[in-house]
Amino acid sequence: MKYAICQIQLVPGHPEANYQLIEQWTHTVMSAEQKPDILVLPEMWTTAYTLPDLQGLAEHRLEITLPFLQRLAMQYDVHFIGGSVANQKDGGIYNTALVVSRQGELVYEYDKAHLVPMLNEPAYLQEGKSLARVFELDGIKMGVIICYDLRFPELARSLALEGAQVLHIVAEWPEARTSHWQALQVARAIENQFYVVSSNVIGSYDGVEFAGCSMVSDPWGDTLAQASQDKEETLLISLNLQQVPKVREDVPVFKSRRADLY
Ligand SMILES: NC(=O)CCC(=O)C(=O)O
Repeated sequence: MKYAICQIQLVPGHPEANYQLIEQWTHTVMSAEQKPDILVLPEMWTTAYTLPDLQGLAEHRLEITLPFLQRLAMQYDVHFIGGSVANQKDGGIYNTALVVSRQGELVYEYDKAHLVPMLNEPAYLQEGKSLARVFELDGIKMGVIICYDLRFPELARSLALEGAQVLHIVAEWPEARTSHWQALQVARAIENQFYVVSSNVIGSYDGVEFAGCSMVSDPWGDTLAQASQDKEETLLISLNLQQVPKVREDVPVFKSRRADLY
């Protein structure tokens, strides 16, 4: 399973510019000799973190981003963990992650369940009403959660119990809490014994500096790749999914769980 993970500086409030950036990035990574199977984009990548302006900027029911990613997925024969976008529906704006297969199918969508008080998200966004669920790409079970969701181990654990072998985190995580960003990903990888793959942004908006440091942690909790704090970068990495059952055999946490107690 070959990945390309996008760490980018977005243009706040200009979806057209960001669609161009992602199209160019996709073209570049898919022109390499070793073509990735899966591309991973960050959180709210069409608008960036322009919360007060989302009323005018958010698309309706993924009407722009979904066909955009479907076109690129089919053109380049690649799956997208398509980050998340500001998505108007049911009278509110949701932060919605989407997954599009290389056949151009919308495989999964998920509304961010936990809104960030420190960034005033609850004033502008609606919280998702459903638990994150697993989906499959090329027969592999996976999950995706959005940024602040990383702080809630219940979410990652329920995906692991559903059989996820890879957890994706799409993010705009601030630099002020970089140590949490790194430690929590390693913790989620160790406790669930699966891969954790993240895409974060760089740059700043409205006084908030973003952390970069997009990462890949393996089921043992080792960091296989990490981008810098302040540069646009693409992490290219192959995941060896045999590691998941191996680590679960070596340290049989799932067999030792006391589901009768909790
Ligand atoms: N975009 C986010 O969800 C940021 C999360 C954050 O700032 C934190 O958990 O700390």
